[in-house]
Amino acid sequence: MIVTIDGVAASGKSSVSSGVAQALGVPYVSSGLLYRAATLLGLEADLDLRGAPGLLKLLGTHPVRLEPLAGGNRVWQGERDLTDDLHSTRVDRGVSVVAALPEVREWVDAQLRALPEPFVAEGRDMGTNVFPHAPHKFYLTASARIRAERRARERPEDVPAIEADLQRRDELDTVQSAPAPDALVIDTGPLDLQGVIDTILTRLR
Ligand SMILES: Nc1ncnc2c1ncn2[C@@H]1O[C@H](COP(=O)(O)OP(=O)(O)OP(=O)(O)O)[C@@H](O)[C@H]1O
Ligand SMILES: Nc1ccn([C@@H]2O[C@H](COP(=O)(O)O)[C@@H](O)[C@H]2O)c(=O)n1
Repeated sequence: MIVTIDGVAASGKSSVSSGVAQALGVPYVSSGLLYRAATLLGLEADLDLRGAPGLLKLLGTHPVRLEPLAGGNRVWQGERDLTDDLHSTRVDRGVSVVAALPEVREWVDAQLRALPEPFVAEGRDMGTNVFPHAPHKFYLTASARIRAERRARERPEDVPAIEADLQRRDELDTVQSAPAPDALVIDTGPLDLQGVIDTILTRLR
C-alpha cells in the first residue's frame, strides 16, 4: 500500500509524511532528497546544473542511496551521509534546475519504484507520475507567506527573502507540481502540524 503526499515547497510534506508514516508503522520516502543530493553533488563538482550528461555520469560513478525510515530519511553516497547538507539555501536555489532535467527525473523515479511497499511517498509528482495507482493521495498547500514564516524558524534568512525563494521555486516546479485529480487537497494554513496529520489519518481510516 502506498500513500502519496505531494505539495508546494515547504508546505509541510516531510513533517506530515513522517507523522503519518509513524502512525501507520511504515517508512516514508522523501523524493525531494534525491533531487537535492544530485544538486549538492553537482555543485560540489562545479558542474553546470543544466547539463544532464555530466550529472548522470557523476551519479553513475558515485551512486547515491536513499534510506527511507519512518522518523526521517537519510541519503548516502558510499559511506558519506549527505543528509545534513541537503537543506542549504545554495541547494534550495539550484535544485529546481536539476529537477527539470528528464534524465535526472528518470534516475529518481527508478529508485523510488524499486522500493518495497508499504510506504508514504512525498514530493511533487508522487500521485500523478511515479505512483499513479496509489489508493490514497493528498496534496498540501498554504500561502507563500505562511510557509516562509514557518521556514524562517529553521533558517537564518528573513521572511521576505525566504518567501521570494519559495515563490521562485514554486514557479520553476510548476510543471511537475499539479495535484492528482484524485488527491485530497489540504490547505494547511489554518492547521497545526498535528491537525494536518490527523486529517490524513482520519481519511485513511
Ligand atoms: N501545519 C503546520 N503548522 C506549523 N508548522 C508547520 C506545519 N507544517 C509544517 N510546518 C513546519 O514548516 C516547516 C516546513 O515543513 P517541511 O520541511 O515538512 O516542509 P516540506 O514541504 O517537506 O519542505 P520542502 O519542500 O522544502 O522539502 C517545518 O519547520 C515544519 O515544522
Ligand atoms: N517529486 C519531486 C520532488 C522534488 N522535486 C524537486 O526537488 C526540489 C526539492 O524538493 P523538496 O520536496 O525537498 O522541496 C523541489 O523544489 C523540486 O524542484 C521534484 O521536482 N519532484
